[in-house]
Amino acid sequence: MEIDRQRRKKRVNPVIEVKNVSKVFQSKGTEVEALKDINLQIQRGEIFGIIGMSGAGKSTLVRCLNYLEKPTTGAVLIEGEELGELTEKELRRKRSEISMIFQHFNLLMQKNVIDNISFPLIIQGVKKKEAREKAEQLLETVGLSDKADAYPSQLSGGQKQRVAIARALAVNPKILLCDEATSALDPQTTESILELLQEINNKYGITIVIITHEMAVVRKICTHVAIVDKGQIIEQGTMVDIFNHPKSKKARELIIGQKEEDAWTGEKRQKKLLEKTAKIRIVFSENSAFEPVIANMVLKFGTPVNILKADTKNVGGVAKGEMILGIPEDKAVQADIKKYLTEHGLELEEVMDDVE
Ligand SMILES: Nc1ncnc2c1ncn2[C@@H]1O[C@H](COP(=O)(O)OP(=O)(O)OP(=O)(O)O)[C@@H](O)[C@H]1O
Repeated sequence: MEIDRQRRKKRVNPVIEVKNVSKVFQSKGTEVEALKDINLQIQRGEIFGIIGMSGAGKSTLVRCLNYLEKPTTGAVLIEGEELGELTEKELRRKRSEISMIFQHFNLLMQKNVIDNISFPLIIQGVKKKEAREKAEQLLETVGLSDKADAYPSQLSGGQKQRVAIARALAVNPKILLCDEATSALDPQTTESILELLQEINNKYGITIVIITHEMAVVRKICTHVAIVDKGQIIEQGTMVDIFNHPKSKKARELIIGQKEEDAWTGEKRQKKLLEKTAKIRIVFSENSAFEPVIANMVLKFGTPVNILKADTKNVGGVAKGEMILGIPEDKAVQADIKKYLTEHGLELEEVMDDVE
């Protein structure tokens, strides 16, 4: 009994809890039911992805989390405090624990980087010098110390989003909401921003909620996912469970249907290369022998080879690796390459065109 009581006492609230939330918009005399009876729990430190087709209700849901949008019915609790029951002043305090970043960065174009980052602190009444010091620290965190005096128009998209992230962190938020934060960025920049978000999540323990239409983003950093369809959550759980075993047709369409579009994972590019080039598969059992042989072969023949695929597998308890090499079309060169590799102890296999 005593242990139970202590456990109950210790029970920590989810950082975000959404209970039976519905949202109805009145639009030109008609009603749009954007959210229907949403229930969601997000625990501290999670990176929670919200995915769904356009118009599904993702933005409305995320805007309900900080009461930028007030639910028509239901409750939103942040660390156990119900936002609908707070006074205006209390709500402002609570909102300052929730920062947000956007697709188009929303920086103040007339202010330089350091002033953009200091801005939320100045509004909170922090002294200018102190705000600047904090902004400088944050600029270092996001890797832009040399851009303190630059204006947003002088920055790349990725740099602008880094500034927006630094600004979001200025108020020491507990929660960071990201609304399509990488959608305007190229694949490499997207990856570096996601790494930064992951670092922030690890370093400061900030809970991150991400809306995105890019499944590669979810795969890369989300620990948990909810799929929204026509205002309802149709699946939710850990990212691994949802992505490995999508149950509904909608979830499969979203997750599997987009796989090939994940250009920055290289899948598409790799497929193209696999289609075009003459190729051989090398099977090996000793990692160490692998790279020097390939490197020496390139030196010996003076001909470039493409590594189209490199993978390792566990075959009968023995770690095995395989690599598919794209090699020149010239049959004589191909024969020489094959001979060289076999002589150096690597096992070769023919590769059929439909090899994945
Ligand atoms: N202020 C509003 N007034 C009227 N209808 C709205 C309003 N905001 C959103 N809606 C409607 O609510 C539904 C959900 O919109 P929401 O923007 O949340 O979807 P979404 O999943 O974020 O879409 P997208 O991925 O295209 O941004 C849509 O039908 C939209 O037209």
